[in-house]
Amino acid sequence: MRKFEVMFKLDEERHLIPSLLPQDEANPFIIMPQSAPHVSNDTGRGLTELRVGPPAPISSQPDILIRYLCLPFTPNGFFPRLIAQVMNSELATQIQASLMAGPLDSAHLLNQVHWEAWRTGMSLVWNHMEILRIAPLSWPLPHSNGAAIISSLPLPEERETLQGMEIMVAVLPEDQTLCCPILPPDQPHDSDSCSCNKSRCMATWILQKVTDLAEIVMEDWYEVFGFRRNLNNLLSCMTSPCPCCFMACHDPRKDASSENGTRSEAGRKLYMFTLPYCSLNSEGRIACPDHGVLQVAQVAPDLVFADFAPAALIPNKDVKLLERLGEGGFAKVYQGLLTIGTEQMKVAVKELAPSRNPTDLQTPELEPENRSWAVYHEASVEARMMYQLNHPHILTLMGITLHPIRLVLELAREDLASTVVRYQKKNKRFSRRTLRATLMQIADAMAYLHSRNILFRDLKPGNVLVWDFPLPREQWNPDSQILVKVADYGISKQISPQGIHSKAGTPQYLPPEVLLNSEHEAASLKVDVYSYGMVMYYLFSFGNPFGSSLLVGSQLRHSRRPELQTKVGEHAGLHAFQIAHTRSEVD
Ligand SMILES: Nc1ncnc2c1ncn2[C@@H]1O[C@H](COP(=O)(O)OP(=O)(O)OP(=O)(O)O)[C@@H](O)[C@H]1O
Repeated sequence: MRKFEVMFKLDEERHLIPSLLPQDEANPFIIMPQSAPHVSNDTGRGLTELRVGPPAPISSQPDILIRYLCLPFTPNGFFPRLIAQVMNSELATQIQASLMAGPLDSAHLLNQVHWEAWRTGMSLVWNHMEILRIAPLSWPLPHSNGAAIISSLPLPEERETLQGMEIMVAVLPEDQTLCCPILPPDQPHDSDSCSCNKSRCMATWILQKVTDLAEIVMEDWYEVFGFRRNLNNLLSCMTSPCPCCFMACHDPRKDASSENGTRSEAGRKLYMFTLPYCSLNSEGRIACPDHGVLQVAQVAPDLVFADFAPAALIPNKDVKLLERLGEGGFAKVYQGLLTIGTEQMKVAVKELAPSRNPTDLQTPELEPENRSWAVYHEASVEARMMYQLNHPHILTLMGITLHPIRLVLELAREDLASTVVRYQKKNKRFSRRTLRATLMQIADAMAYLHSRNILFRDLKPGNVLVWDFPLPREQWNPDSQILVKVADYGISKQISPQGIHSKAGTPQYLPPEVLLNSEHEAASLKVDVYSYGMVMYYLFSFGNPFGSSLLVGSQLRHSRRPELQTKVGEHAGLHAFQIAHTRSEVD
């Protein structure tokens, strides 16, 4: 396997060659933001100019967030793949942008931010301080006699020999936190809305992003360890340590808060909590046997969305559920009433309720711990994706409630699949102008997502919501308004130039490379282009192009081109579709 890992694409111009990365962390490869990387060596200009001395280690910071990915062994190629993912992601650009957006002149700040990478890890250095560190898990930790993982479910085997990765993020002092990247970039930064905990907000955002990228690498390359969607996986787990245990293990003199205070240094343990356990107890508290009761927000702030501005965290009592509007695979959507001060407004409320393993619906019902983890995970992907988006044809997330986790969304009249049914009942079709306006608005939304490297992955009429649309009996008149928005970001993903390998979406709208789960062809933004073609066909003809997805799958497996159900010529506009069908390479 190793010999094929020649290089990873960092971006359109740069590649990362793992075998050229320095083995030794003390002499790392320096990657400068927004400029070509310099290979560091003792005499190289890049290094001597940049580094006055080693950066202050992150574990000496007064406040840090820590996450462990625990595995029985670290798979080959894991770190180079993760480094490439991090460097490719919005994480790199957004952290850099937020650190460099301060009042100091930008040339000065540019020299203050850089990445350091070596064969098995990387760190982000700002102002001679390490503010993010991704490195192999050193086990057992110095001054500890091992770890005890707290969970109510069975845990990975052979805990004494655990390996994996640790992520550490510094919570910078308030006066050094320049900007909070989670706020949608198109909106002006409202310093008040985040001021109560700006630094934790930013550190949580970084922790959540890196955790997410590590999960993507596991899912895409080491499926057997993937734990996010395979909830019964006993080989791996994500944990966060008790911060007091962590501090005591790194510097035993700091263990002032120990409850019993009698443990000898040699007997000190590092207690840590699995993320599913934290998510189940996120409303209450969790307890460290050595340090007593802890808030989940202290241990795993991402699980209580501490990276969101406080205004986006809506108290549960302010949302009243009314009738059910729709139901999908993992969610129920209700109409709701949101109280803001003395005002009330109608909203849609999405309650995520996966009761089984999302990848295998044949598996038994999930245990409560795994169910709350699945709910958190589904909500996290969708809410965090939507929170950063701001576009007239993209559904707006108004906020979330935490206990239970629900997404509060702007309320639509119906979805486009229901509009089609209403037209069909009246034996009417969409006028050309209606089609044109609807398709243009959907294309606008897709172009916005793609400009941010977001693959939507589930474009279909049921996920296009309708506010204004001509009634079936209406003739087109210039006053007819059309407003549609794209909704349901549960499986959307920010993708890197390598694309992604995992299969997700609605079969009738998926291109061959995804339907066949091709190992050779990663899914790229073209997946949405193909689905857009399918939606276009559906809106023209009010039918699916190829009938059953099972039939399409079997035809593709026999290298046959699926037959279109409706022949070209029956509906205006299908000519273009005929050219593009079966391959998503046409854009
Ligand atoms: N904001 C909204 N306003 C009105 N109705 C909505 C809204 N959001 C969702 N719905 C309705 O609920 C249905 C299911 O919602 P959604 O697609 O978000 O759920 P899901 O479980 O993610 O679905 P899927 O199984 O397609 O992934 C939609 O098809 C639509 O009819």
